[in-house]
Amino acid sequence: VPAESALKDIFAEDFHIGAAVSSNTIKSQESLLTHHFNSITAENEMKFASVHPEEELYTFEEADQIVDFARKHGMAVRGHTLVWHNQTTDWLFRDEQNQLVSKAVLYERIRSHIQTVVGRYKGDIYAWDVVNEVIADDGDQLLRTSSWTEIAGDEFIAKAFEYAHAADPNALLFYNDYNESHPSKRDKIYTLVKSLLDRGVPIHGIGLQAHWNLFNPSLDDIRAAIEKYASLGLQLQLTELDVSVFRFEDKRADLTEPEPGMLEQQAEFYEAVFKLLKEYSDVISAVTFWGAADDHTWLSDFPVRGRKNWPLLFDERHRPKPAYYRLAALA
Ligand SMILES: Oc1ccccc1CN[C@@H]1C=C[C@@H](O)[C@H](O)[C@H]1O
Repeated sequence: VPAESALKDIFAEDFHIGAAVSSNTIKSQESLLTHHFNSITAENEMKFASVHPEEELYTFEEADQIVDFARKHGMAVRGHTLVWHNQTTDWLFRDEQNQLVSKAVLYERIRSHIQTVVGRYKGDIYAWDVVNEVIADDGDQLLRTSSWTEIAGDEFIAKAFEYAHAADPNALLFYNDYNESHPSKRDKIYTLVKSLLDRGVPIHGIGLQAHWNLFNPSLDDIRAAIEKYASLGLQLQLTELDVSVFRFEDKRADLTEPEPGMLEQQAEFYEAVFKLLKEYSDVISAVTFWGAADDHTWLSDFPVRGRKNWPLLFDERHRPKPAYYRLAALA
């Protein structure tokens, strides 16, 4: 069992501390996960394409393994994610002639999906990322164009929350997105969530994915985003926190290990971020990292396939990195 103070204890008075896991990492990272974290999220195993590959076929084995692991260790589980434009099967949007289906058919299909998936884990999963990443990154349009908007305009968003609430009235329902601290996208997310609230849609929280890097966002932008979202009276969670050592535009792929200065910069940034998050612990209910340690991170394949990254608090051998020790000192 790791010797260093548990993150979940360091922040016990502030917020839950979570990690994204896979059916592999609940084995390969078991002691790190059970020691430091009191919440987990399935990185991929609960996405539409993972659990519902064909209209008549659900495949829950790996999602069940993750929920069973959490139950065994008394950890909370966040469900990720029900409505998204990525990692979603084409059959959902198409008929036998491969034409886009009607709004009514799409709604019946997604209602059935949500009823089945949310219903299966009722009592085990306390919070769901009901809708992920519908806000457009660029331009004046509010929503990104997808099969969802092609078929159902913006109406599918409220429907998803209503279906999830019907499936589990006790679950906390989140809208989740990335680049959430960019002022322009922040204001769009605010506009969407406020419109849902004003129409009485059952939504309880906003998920800030927090896929950040050594260079951005600024602490001022993070603070402004927290303040803006908190003004809606909803709870906030950081849902996919990691700190890439590269700027998003930096495609360099020559490093086999982080440069020393990178780990020091990363420690500085993580320390400043968690000092800020503690200031807002009254509205932030959980902080989930998108992985537990650098031996498994989606950033080693995005945005540059096969380019290693070191974004988390523990290294590839699960040893604490400088950033961990800065957070431990905040206790
Ligand atoms: O940071 C981004 C930049 C562009 C597109 C998507 C994202 C983040 N997208 C996230 C990342 C990894 C996936 O496993 C998550 O399900 C997804 O929510």
